[in-house]
Amino acid sequence: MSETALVLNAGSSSIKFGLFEMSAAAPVLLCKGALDEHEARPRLVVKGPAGEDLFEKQRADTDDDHLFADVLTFVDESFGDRHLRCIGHRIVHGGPDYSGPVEVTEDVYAKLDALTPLAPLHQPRCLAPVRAVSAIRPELTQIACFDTAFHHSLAPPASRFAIPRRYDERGVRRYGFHGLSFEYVAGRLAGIAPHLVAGRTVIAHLGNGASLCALRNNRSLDTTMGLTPLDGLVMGTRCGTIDPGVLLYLQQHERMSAEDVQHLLYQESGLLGVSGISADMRTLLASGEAAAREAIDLFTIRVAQQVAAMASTLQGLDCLVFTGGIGEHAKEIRSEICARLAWLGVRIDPVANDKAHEAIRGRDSAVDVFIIPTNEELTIAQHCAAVLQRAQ
Ligand SMILES: Nc1ncnc2c1ncn2[C@@H]1O[C@H](COP(=O)(O)OP(=O)(O)O)[C@@H](O)[C@H]1O
Ligand SMILES: CC(=O)OP(=O)(O)O
Ligand SMILES: [Mg+2]
Repeated sequence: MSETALVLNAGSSSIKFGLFEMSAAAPVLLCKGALDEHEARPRLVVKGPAGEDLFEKQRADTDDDHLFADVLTFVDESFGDRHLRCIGHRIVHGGPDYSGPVEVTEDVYAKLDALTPLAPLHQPRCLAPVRAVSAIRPELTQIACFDTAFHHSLAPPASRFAIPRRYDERGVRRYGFHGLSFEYVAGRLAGIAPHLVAGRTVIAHLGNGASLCALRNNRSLDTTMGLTPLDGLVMGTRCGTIDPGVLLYLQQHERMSAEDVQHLLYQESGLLGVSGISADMRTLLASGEAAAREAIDLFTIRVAQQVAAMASTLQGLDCLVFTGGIGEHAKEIRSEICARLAWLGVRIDPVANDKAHEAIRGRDSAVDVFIIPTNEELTIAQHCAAVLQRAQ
């Protein structure tokens, strides 16, 4: 009987999943799904590998436990002729201990749960399906795959904050996130442009959460997120890099509690906070309001500034890759970022950019520019295959 792996990817603004056939040399996608939360009653939507509709269910409630039960029921009913071998989870924070995927035991779960304060928007959403699956199907192997693992190659000084070094020894350092996405994109880039692997590449993952990765020879050398997924770029509702004095001011003069500051910086800031309109880039691009324009400008300025910072780490720039919801779909944003990087030799072909071709480099560009749609679910399936093979 052939074996499958169900992959769950809970992000800050979306829940996605994929079912993969694991018996072949590499995982093969059987179906993919998402929870559409745009309406009052969320809808579970499942599609085939080519995007054809397979299943839809308007959900009666917003309880995540019921959602994962629905997903497992769908898998049993539609792919019951195969053996569901494991569940792979995207876990945003792996802390200092995990440089690769691991099977979730009670001890592992407790360690991951303890990291919640370092990713309060994500860690509970990532761990909820682990708990739900343990309750419904305790016999299933569950595998945790980390956003932080790809960045374990970060070394001082890039990994350090300029505070007394005893804190670094206690784990207060730059971890970086979106590693499953960077790993996938780096692998795909190596396939389409192998000569660039040894080059100086910056990948811009621009989604609801957003970060940059500076890499060479498929190794992360620098990244914009830090101890938490709050640092770096302007995001949907997160502030990104900010004068740390602002936090002290809010606590000391505005008398805000740590919880209130956390909520402000994670959930009320970023594109939403600056525009006062929306966290969604599509809404801002369609709006004629000056505050929406200002939020977009702050977003693109910060991306360009931090691409330059990553290029400084790399001592130059050979390749820039866009991925994530905004990076893949917002041609205006790609074009504005690249215009701000013209001094670094970045030029794009406007027609290729409008049509979202894979290669969008302009003829006179000193830098290769690509759009590579990310696939965190496939990376997780590959990690599951590696863990299962190790266990054999
Ligand atoms: N066609 C589009 N044009 C502009 N922005 C888009 C488009 N499609 C998606 N986006 C933006 O992508 C972001 C969500 O990115 P995504 O990577 O899907 O999210 P998540 O980080 O939750 O995985 C939102 O800001 C959304 O507005
Ligand atoms: C780490 C992170 O920001 O993830 P997401 O983009 O899913 O919010
Ligand atoms: Mg995401």
